[in-house]
Amino acid sequence: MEGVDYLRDERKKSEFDVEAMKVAWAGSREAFQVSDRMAKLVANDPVFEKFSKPTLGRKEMFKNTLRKAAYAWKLINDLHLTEEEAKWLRHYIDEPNYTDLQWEMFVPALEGQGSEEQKRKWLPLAQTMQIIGTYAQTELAHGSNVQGLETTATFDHETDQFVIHSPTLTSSKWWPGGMAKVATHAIVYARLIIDGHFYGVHGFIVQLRSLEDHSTLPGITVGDIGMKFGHGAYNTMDNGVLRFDRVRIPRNQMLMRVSQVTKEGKYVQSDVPRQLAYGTMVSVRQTIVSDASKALSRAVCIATRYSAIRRQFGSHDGGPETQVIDYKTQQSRLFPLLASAFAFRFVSEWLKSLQTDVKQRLEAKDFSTLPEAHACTAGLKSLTTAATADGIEECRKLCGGHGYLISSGLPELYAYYVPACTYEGENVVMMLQVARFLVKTVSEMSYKQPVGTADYLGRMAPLMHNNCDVQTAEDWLNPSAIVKAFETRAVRMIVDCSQRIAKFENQEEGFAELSTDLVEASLAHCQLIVVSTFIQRLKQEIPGKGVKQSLEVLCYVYALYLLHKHQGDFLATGYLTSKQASLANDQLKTLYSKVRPNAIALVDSFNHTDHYLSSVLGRYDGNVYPKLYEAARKDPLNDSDIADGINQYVQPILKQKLHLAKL
Ligand SMILES: Cc1cc2nc3c(=O)[nH]c(=O)nc-3n(C[C@H](O)[C@H](O)[C@H](O)COP(=O)(O)OP(=O)(O)OC[C@H]3O[C@@H](n4cnc5c(N)ncnc54)[C@H](O)[C@@H]3O)c2cc1C
Repeated sequence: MEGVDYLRDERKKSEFDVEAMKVAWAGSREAFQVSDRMAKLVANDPVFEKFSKPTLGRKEMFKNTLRKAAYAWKLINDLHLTEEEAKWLRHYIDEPNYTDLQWEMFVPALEGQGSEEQKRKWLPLAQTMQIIGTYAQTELAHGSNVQGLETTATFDHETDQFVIHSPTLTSSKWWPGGMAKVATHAIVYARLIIDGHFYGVHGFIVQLRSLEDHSTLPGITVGDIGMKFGHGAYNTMDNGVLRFDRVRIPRNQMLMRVSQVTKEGKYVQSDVPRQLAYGTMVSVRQTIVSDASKALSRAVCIATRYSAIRRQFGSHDGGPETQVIDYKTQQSRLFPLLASAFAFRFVSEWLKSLQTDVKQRLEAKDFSTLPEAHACTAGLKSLTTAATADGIEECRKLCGGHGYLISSGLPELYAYYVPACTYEGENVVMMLQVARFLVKTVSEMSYKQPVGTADYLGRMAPLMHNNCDVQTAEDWLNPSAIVKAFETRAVRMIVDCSQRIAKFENQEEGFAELSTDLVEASLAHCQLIVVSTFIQRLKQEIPGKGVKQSLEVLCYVYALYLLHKHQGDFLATGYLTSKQASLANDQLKTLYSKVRPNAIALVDSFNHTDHYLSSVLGRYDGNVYPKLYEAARKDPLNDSDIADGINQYVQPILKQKLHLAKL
């Protein structure tokens, strides 16, 4: 039998309706149809071919990406694609490039921070790509600490302009995507100075390049920051360095939705400056969480299909060897990741409703839930990106040696994905922000009721004193037992930290001293959110034979895997006995055997095309070995029998005629 037959047999074992599961994964039939149509459009167009990328040099690779982006823009216009379709099209092209910044940072920043007048002027230009923008916040010396940025924007009364300047080497903008070679404009974050007074960091629209010949404008020095981790991965993007030498821009190019500078040089601050930025932040982080589920599902799809094809040991009478997916250790590493992909998918869908809620509240000037929404999205960004980055690497290991080949698709996926742990809020810094929110919520509880994802803190009294009543492994198959365990663990960890901080004379010192415990408490809180969201999703109608049942199994896998992994927390907080923790682990193993027959069908439900996976190991048809061989033969080193350099550097050694002068 070949891999092709193995996967065919596996698909016959499925106990649920795969087509219905595809819809459940996508969120709705319409969402499925849109993403499916765009995936096929990209996969069937030779311009979007990806397999040659690993052999291209940086310049060729960059040029090829520019070509793809131009071609995509033409398609979007010619086919009159909707915004949603265009988003999927760009996603499936699967190559970071300047348009990511245009649509995910530049346009949202204009929308979120621009005044009505500014939006009327700049948005049509950006939306039709008559200008191309980037988001220039990070500098050489400061990223996480935005208040530490050094670039200055000094108001000049006489000319009614701002003077944008990089006073030091360390103030150079460093990292913004698309900035080195493509962007014509940037939203530049700089310290606003009026008459020698500092008014905080604000965004300014600055033109970088001529719209006529693309040359950099006077006073602007811009370039690429150099190659990044991995070969292809993020190197299709021109992340840039940018310096300003007293560049002048009109006063009306400061983003003025929340605070303004008048012609007289008066700084007018709105009463809700910070909160408005939350709307954009929630939306950007929703996308990041959604992208985490996509990246993890991609890695899991490759590792699962290959695990069903790969056979090692176990043959005693000349029969077939054991599929590695049947090894319990393989299942215990792979299936929690499969479950996590679904968990992240559902939490990202739920974040969309949170986003709508935040938007409506902002419009109604109700800011009461914003700190909670902010903490929740920051925490979920951190949790999902960290788990996905680790999960991709685990999938590589699950594929053994072949997982290390570029043709497995995993090394490039990993190199491309891991910066998500750093950009848009460094993960540990994010968890510390969550911790700050949690500690504050606990301290205010005598007069303020916690809301949203923190509402369980309001039930602190029973949660602090209850004990788990699970007696058998089956008792763990109960959503309320699971939620109670996660709530209790989170409450007790947060309260413990809060009480210890309260003992410090200086609370800030206490917070710094306990920061590692606080990060763990935040993680417990965020895991509770993901587990509860998964459980809530299962309370909704999910059509299709066996679909809900399969998802229930995955939900329990996700929750009990976390419980097992963080057993120390659950035991230390005194809610569980070691016997109950061990029963949870027994149940987890039983659940793995329920996932096993459905594993291939579950990863098929992601509906990933072979183009998108770009993996020989994860091919839908399972024809792995012949295609691995074919991919290897295409390597440039195999172009000739005797490679360049052999006669010059190897033959002289063999012939004992090596001369230093000839090397
Ligand atoms: C691929 C990629 C693309 C990017 N694109 C853009 C872009 O388009 N525009 C843009 O402006 N920027 C961009 N960035 C920059 C990115 O936003 C920053 O790198 C990010 O915000 C992290 O900041 P930092 O580099 O200063 O990290 P640092 O904050 O210096 O982190 C270093 C270490 O210090 C720790 N640390 C920092 N502060 C604390 C604290 N208070 N307590 C405890 N530990 C702490 C962190 O946990 C981390 O371990 C990009 C970065 C990457 C990698």
